[in-house]
Amino acid sequence: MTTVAVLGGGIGGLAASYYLCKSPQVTKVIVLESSSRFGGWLWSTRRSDGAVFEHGPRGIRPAGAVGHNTLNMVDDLGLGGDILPVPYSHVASKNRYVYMNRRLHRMPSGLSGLLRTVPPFSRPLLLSVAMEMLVKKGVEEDESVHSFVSRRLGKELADIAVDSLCRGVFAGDCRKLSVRSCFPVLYDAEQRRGSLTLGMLLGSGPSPAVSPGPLAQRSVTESWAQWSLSRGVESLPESIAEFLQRSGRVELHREAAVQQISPSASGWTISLEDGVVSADHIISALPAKALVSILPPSCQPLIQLLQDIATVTVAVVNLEYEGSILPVSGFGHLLPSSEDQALLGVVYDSVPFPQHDRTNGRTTRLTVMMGGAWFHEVFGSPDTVTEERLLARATEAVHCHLGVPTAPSWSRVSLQRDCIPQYYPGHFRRVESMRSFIRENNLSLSLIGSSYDGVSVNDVIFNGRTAVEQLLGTGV
Ligand SMILES: Cc1cc2nc3c(=O)[nH]c(=O)nc-3n(C[C@H](O)[C@H](O)[C@H](O)COP(=O)(O)OP(=O)(O)OC[C@H]3O[C@@H](n4cnc5c(N)ncnc54)[C@H](O)[C@@H]3O)c2cc1C
Ligand SMILES: C=Cc1c2[nH]c(c1C)Cc1[nH]c(c(CCC(=O)O)c1C)Cc1[nH]c(c(C)c1CCC(=O)O)Cc1[nH]c(c(C)c1C=C)C2
Repeated sequence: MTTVAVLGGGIGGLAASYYLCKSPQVTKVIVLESSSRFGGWLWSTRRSDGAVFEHGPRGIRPAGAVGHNTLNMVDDLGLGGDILPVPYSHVASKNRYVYMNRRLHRMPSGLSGLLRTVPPFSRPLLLSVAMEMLVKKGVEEDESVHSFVSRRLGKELADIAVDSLCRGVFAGDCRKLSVRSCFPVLYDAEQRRGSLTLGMLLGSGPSPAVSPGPLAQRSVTESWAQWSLSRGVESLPESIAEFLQRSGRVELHREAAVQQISPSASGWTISLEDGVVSADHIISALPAKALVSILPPSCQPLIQLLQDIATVTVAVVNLEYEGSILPVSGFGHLLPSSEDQALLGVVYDSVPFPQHDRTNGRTTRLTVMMGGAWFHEVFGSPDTVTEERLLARATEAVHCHLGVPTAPSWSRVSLQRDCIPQYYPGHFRRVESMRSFIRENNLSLSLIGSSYDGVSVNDVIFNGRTAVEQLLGTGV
């Protein structure tokens, strides 16, 4: 293997390049990123007074093989000293709210939360959990998250808890999202154990083996629920880019939009605005839609499958208020779609990460997230909606949900277009068919990034690693 071109410099493309760099089999890596910065959705604003605001992900989960894998990389990059851990015992881990019927409800947790009737639910959750073990295994090879949870745990849990959860992870509609692709652990628990409850108690299946390094071990000993970095999560792609630069084997190109790729005798020819690049193999870390527009006509069947992967747009509104303004403490609150389609949720950023607050004078940082699967219905086209309208809607929500009458002292509206892929039922089959097409046509192409096998930062990094291992036929 000589030259590998990595298309897209988001966290997926950078992670794949990092793993390629670890192998002596690869002589050259070329990273092509269309925008003027690396990191994609990992995007932090750092103000000169010490405040940090996230416009994409803000907390990363340390648990499981994929969580350990990311922490091993963080350690290797020398970022361990910058980590901001949030343990399970922290109020931000214990308290998550749902805003429903015009008030905040703390989501039940622990045994007492399961035993009692906790509004907005009309019966103890333990009843639903116990009855779940008696429900027969489904026969469909995939179904919507809402249909799966209604069938196993009842409609109320699906309408409130799962509807909100899907908005708080995928900004999506649980009636349209695939249970098999969005929540594989739930799907596997039913398949292997016949029940979610038994799956949780007995384990739902094998998970990939990743040996935890010192930082991952620390996350276990100290029971971390999530973590960030002292200068914001964008420090992670920045550190990877620095590592790649230092390696001497990686060419990093910004403002290098790939316009077309065509198979050649020895691999691929990649056309940019101002020239061409040759590579033996391509790792595409582009969103599915972007890959569609650069593939040659000979890849029509692949193009058709990629076109079926929809995305949603999210308006992310960062707000800073003077003083301590929150009536409750916790991670934040979500709204089920029945309460308000436009408003997905509000993150109370100052609670898990007070280190990102301005250094002098008490402030409260919040992030309001809006739109998602309902964006067009509520706000119309992202091309015409104004920042003023989005800001007004966000501050009105803070007033109405949290009783904050004052205006924010600082705000920033980011319209994150097509930022979260939506895995609809049958997504796993479509991805399987894409990879079969690539294999059968001997295309030297790997597909990674959030469009295919998981949207979390951990999933995207881990899948970058897996693609490199498959390409090189060895562990990295
Ligand atoms: C608002 C928001 C909140 C989130 N919160 C969390 C969270 O709390 N925890 C979590 O784990 N995950 C979270 N995520 C998800 C996670 O951030 C993303 O799934 C992940 O960053 C996607 O990475 P990627 O590399 O696959 O894609 P991207 O970040 O989209 O990277 C793709 C790159 O390709 C480039 N590109 C596009 N077209 C071309 C072209 N023709 N040529 C060259 N380059 C091109 C783009 O500019 C981009 O840099 C969140 C996402 C969003 C949007
Ligand atoms: C209100 C909208 C959103 C909030 N976060 C996201 C959206 C669309 C995006 C997002 N959040 C998480 C992930 C990664 C999932 C993973 O597998 O790690 C993504 C893409 C993390 C997350 N956020 C919430 C949950 C339950 C999770 C899963 C992991 C975990 O349990 O920590 C809930 C949640 N998200 C938001 C709020 C306000 C909220 C709950 C109060 C914002």
